[in-house]
Amino acid sequence: MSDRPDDRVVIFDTTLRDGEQSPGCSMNTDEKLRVAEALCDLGVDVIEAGFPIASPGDFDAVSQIAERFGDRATICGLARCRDGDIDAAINAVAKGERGRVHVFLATSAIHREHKLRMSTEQIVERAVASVQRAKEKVDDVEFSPEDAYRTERDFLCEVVEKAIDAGATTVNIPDTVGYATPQQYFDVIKMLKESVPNIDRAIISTHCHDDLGLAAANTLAGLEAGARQVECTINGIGERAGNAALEEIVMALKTRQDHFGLTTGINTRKLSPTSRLVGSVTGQGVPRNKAVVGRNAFAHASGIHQDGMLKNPATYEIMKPEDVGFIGTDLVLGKHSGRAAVKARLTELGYTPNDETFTEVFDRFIDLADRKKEVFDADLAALMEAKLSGAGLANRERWSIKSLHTSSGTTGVPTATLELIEAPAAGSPDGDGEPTIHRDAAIGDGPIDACFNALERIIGIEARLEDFVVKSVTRGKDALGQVDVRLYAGGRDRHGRGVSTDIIEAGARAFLQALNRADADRQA
Ligand SMILES: CC(=O)SCCNC(=O)CCNC(=O)[C@H](O)C(C)(C)COP(=O)(O)OP(=O)(O)OC[C@H]1O[C@@H](n2cnc3c(N)ncnc32)[C@H](O)[C@@H]1OP(=O)(O)O
Ligand SMILES: CC(C)C(=O)C(=O)O
Repeated sequence: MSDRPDDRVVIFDTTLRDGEQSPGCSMNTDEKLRVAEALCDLGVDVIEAGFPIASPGDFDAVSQIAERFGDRATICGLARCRDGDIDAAINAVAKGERGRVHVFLATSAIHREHKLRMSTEQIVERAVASVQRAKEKVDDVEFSPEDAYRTERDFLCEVVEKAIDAGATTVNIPDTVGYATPQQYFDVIKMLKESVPNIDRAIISTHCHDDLGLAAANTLAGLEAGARQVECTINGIGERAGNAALEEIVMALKTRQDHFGLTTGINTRKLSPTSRLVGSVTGQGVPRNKAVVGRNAFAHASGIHQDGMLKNPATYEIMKPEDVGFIGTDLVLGKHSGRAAVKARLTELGYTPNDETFTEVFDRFIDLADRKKEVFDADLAALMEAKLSGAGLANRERWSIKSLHTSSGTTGVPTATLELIEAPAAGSPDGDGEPTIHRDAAIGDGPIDACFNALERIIGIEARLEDFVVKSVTRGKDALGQVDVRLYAGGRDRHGRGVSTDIIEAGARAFLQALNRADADRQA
C-alpha cells in the first residue's frame, strides 16, 4: 500500500484550517502563504490549508499554497459531504503535485439527530457517495467521522469500513470535543484496528481537541494503539481550547524514542521559529509557559535549579534548547537565584570578583532582586561597576548606609534622616572591634540635597558638588538608576557612583562613595 516504514508517523498540520477556526486567529492569503512555507521548512507531511467552500479567499489561499508548495508537502482541502464542497476542494488542491481531499461527516448520535437530522443509513450513504466523488478526481482521500469518539462503536466500525471501501486512504478518528481520556482513546483506535476488516488499507489518524487539556496525551495514546498520522497545529491553536500541539507531539516522540519507537520527518530546530511566526501572524503570541516553545521552557529562575543546571543541564532539562531552535538555556536572575548563578553570570560578563567583592555585590543583588522582577545583565554589571568604582579606597569603604529616609513634596521642607555604619579603621587598635552607628538628619533644597548635607555632617567633610548625572541602566518602571557625582572635597575632585531602583538612594550612595575617597585620604 505504501512504502512508509511502520515506525514513521505522518505529521498532518491543520494550523491553517482548524487552527484558523479559533477566535482571533484568521489569516489572510499572504499570511497563510508565509505559514505554509514555514511548515514546509519544518518538514510536515500534509498541510491542511483551508476549507475551500468557506469563502473565495479561502479557496484562493488553498489554491496558491497548492501551486507554490504542492511539491514539498501534500496540500489538503476540507469538505463537507456536499458536492459543492467536494468539487471546491478538488479544484483548490488541483495545482499541487500532491493534493488531498478531506471529507467529513459527523457520526455521533447527538450530531446525527440534532445537527444533521440524518439517520444512520443516510450517514453511511452520504459518506460513501462523498468519498467516491472525491476519489474520482483525487487519489489521496481522507475521511473523518466527526465526533467519532462519542459515536456508537458498531456504527463507527461500519462507517470506517465503508469509507475505506469507497476509496478513503486515511481514516481520521476525531475526538471533536476533547472528551476522551488517553486510555479510552487508545481503546477506540485499538478496537478499530482489530475489528474493521479492511483497516490495513488505510492509515488511521488522530485528531484530538484540548478541552480537558488531554489533546497531546490522547494523540500519543492513539499512536501507541497503532495510529500513524497525527493531526495537530502549531502552538496547539484551534477550535475552543485548541488542537494537539505539533511541537509537543514531535518532541515527545523524539525525547521518548525509547518508549514510542516512532519517528517523524520534522526538523525540530525549526519548531521555535515556526511557533513564533504563527504567534505573530495570528496576533496570539506564544504563552511563556507553553511546553517546548514558550520562553520559560528553557528558563530557570530558582537558585537550586540554576545550581543544578550549571553542574549538569540534564538535572533539570530533558531536551536541549538548541534542538527546538532556542539559542540556549536562560538562567533568569531574580529573587530566587543563588550565589552559583550570580557568580556564573558575572564570569560570563567578564568579571572575576574576589570573595569579598562577590559577597558585597551578591548582597546588593539580593536587595535589588527584592525590589525588581528580573535582574538583567546590565543591572548586574552596574552593581559590579559601582563596587569596582570604589576600588582604590584603602581596604573596605569606611562608611556605609544602614538606613535612609527622606521626605519631600510641593509643600514643607525636604528632609533626610540617615543612619551610617562606620567600620573600625583598618590597622587601628580597635580595628577588629564593633562598627559604630551614626545618626543625623538634615534639610536641603530637595531630598538629595538633604541627604548630601546629612552625609557631610556625619562624616565631617565638606564637599562642593560639581556634577550630578543620573541615567537608567535598563528599561521599564523598575529599572535600575545609576548616579555619577563629581565633587570637590579635601582639596581635589572625587568621583562616586551609586546604583539603585531608587534614584535618591543611588544619589546618596554615589555621594557617599566620593566622600569615602576623601575620608581615606584624610585617614592616610
Ligand atoms: C469540527 C470541525 O471543525 S468542522 C469544520 C468547521 N469549519 C467551518 O465551519 C468553516 C467555516 N464555515 C463556513 O464558512 C460556513 O459554515 C460554511 C460555508 C461551511 C457553510 O455555511 P452555510 O451554508 O451558511 O451553513 P451553516 O454554517 O449555517 O450551517 C452548516 C450546514 O452544514 C451542514 N453540515 C455540517 N456538517 C456537514 C457535513 N460534514 N456534511 C454535510 N453537511 C454538513 C449542517 O447540517 C448545516 O446544514 P443546514 O443549513 O441544512 O442545517
Ligand atoms: C473536521 C474534523 C476533522 C474536525 O476538525 C473535528 O472533528 O474536530
